[in-house]
Amino acid sequence: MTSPRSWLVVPAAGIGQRMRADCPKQYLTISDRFVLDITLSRLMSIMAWQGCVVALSSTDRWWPASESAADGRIDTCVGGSDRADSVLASLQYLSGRAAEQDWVLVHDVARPCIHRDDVLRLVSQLADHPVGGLLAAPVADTIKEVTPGTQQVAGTMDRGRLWRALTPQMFRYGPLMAALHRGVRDDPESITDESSAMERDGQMPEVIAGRADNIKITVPEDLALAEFILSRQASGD
Ligand SMILES: Nc1ccn([C@@H]2O[C@H](COP(=O)(O)OP(=O)(O)OP(=O)(O)O)[C@@H](O)[C@H]2O)c(=O)n1
Ligand SMILES: C[C@](O)(CO)[C@H](O)COP(=O)(O)O
Repeated sequence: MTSPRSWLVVPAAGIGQRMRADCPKQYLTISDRFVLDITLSRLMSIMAWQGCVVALSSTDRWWPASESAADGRIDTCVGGSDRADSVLASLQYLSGRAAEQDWVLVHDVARPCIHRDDVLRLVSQLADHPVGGLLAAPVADTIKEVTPGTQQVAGTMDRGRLWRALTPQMFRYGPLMAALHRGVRDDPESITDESSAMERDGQMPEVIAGRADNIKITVPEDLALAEFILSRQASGD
């Protein structure tokens, strides 16, 4: 079966505020490689993408020194002030090249532990899906609702209904661009991933169970955790 036309979008224009590092977290290093290069090299080795766009900050001064800058298959564009803006800018960059019904997979550059098996399963299980979907992991902890502005528990959520959204998230080019455009315009606070834009448009994306070690490097302790996960994966985990 020939794989459907699929484009790769990697939002990498964040500043990594929660990481409290002296550079954006995608340019922190693990085993002397930028997190960005670990993520991109993994993704580029999984399948033959129609194309790959990486959204960079307009103030990014690290990209030229990356391994990925030398990969002719990878294009870059200027991202926006929020993640959704950066993804939308990437889709707009593909205008004229991507067809309405082409698949687009969007993956956070801050998730370097992405496993090829998860991406291949996402693509194969959603290849004929009418909407698309996302990698996600069932919640393993009990989730408490807390009264805003306090430390008081307001209730316990039914975790049987809760999944942690991961990436890649996979939707068709035309519908995703339209949904993101409307979401960013009308309700930007609520659009924290591609699925939320599609849901806001009345669609019902599918969750595909993914590995719990597909972590997003967000706070300082995540870097060592990612290094450990990558080393375990390298020895066959
Ligand atoms: N304006 C933005 C903000 C985020 N991202 C990307 O979206 C992904 C997930 O975002 P997050 O983990 O929040 O990254 P940052 O925004 O950099 O982190 P922080 O919120 O701590 O500043 C990251 O790969 C980040 O580079 C982006 O492309 N453009
Ligand atoms: C897209 C995402 O990684 C799914 O969990 C998450 O929504 C990104 O959130 P962030 O605040 O932009 O890191």
